[in-house]
Amino acid sequence: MDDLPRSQSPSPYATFSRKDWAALRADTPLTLNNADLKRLSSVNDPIDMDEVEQIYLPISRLLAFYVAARQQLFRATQRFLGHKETRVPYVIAVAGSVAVGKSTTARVLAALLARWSNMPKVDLVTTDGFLLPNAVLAREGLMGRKGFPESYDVQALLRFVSDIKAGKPHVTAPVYSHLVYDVVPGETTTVEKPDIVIIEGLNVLQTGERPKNGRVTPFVSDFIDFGIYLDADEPQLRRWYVERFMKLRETAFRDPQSYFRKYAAVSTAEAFETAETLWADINLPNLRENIRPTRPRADLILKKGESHRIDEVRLRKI
Ligand SMILES: Nc1ncnc2c1ncn2[C@@H]1O[C@H](COP(=O)(O)OP(=O)(O)O)[C@@H](O)[C@H]1O
Ligand SMILES: CC(C)(COP(=O)(O)O)[C@@H](O)C(=O)NCCC(=O)O
Repeated sequence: MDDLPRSQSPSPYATFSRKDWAALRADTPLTLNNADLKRLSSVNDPIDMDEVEQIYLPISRLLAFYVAARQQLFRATQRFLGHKETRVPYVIAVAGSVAVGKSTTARVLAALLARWSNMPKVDLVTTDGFLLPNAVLAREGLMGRKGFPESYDVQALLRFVSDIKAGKPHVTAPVYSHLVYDVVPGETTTVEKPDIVIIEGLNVLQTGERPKNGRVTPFVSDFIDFGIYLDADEPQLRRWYVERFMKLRETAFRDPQSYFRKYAAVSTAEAFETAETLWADINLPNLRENIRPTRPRADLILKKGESHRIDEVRLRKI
């Protein structure tokens, strides 16, 4: 049911097995070591050197071509308009379900791109900073809708990406804490003169409804140069979410500041049930209603198998 449609013809995507995709690495050098990988991977989202060499290095090579081509196109427009040559950051989006491993993918990509020979400045931002604070969500009855489109300050997120694309040198974003499960008051992160920005979150490829009054309103996805959708089947996602919740009980949830601290103390069965409920009541409906429908908008779809390994790659060709 949640599988990619295979009968659609002609498909806008070229599909690659892991082996065929791996061959497209060509001579791209490996610039990460095991210590880097350990630092870059998230809780319950293992990644090994094979994954970097066979999946991520071909992506890095592809992006090197795409970034150069986009810069050339931008320069052509500037020359045509008689404007002086400036550079605009290249924006990459990483979308996908809760617990699919977007953070690991985004961090590994950021590290690889930053080590290209021209040493681009790569910044990474997550969209959770644009969630409305819990006080607002609670007031509006939206605490059970965290991650749904209505739980974000979409206008602020839109301003953030459009400011980046407009070439503003310093652009700030609010910061979210998974530990306290809320936006951190007064804390911001700054994107400063980047060459490449990676924006990671559930909603980065979302559009929403165009207003019917004829006014043109842009969407976040209008500012994205390259969209990646990290995909996995629902049973896997559910398992990864619950496993991660149970692992966090042993670590982050023990912190007195943790929003979930009471689940470090309850029985395993009760914690398990809570994780299943959070998945079934919030994250699965959000995946079905708002996240997976954005998949056809991606330029690259990375499909994970049971062991978190990417088994199939689809690249938009038209
Ligand atoms: N309750 C939590 N406490 C601490 N860290 C968390 C919690 N939930 C998620 N995280 C971490 O937050 C990051 C984002 O998680 P998520 O939104 O599920 O996206 P993904 O798993 O696709 O990276 C991950 O690195 C994850 O390990
Ligand atoms: C914070 C999130 C909405 C993810 O936000 P994102 O960075 O993708 O914008 C998600 O991790 C989350 O906490 N969802 C709420 C339900 C739950 O507790 O799992």
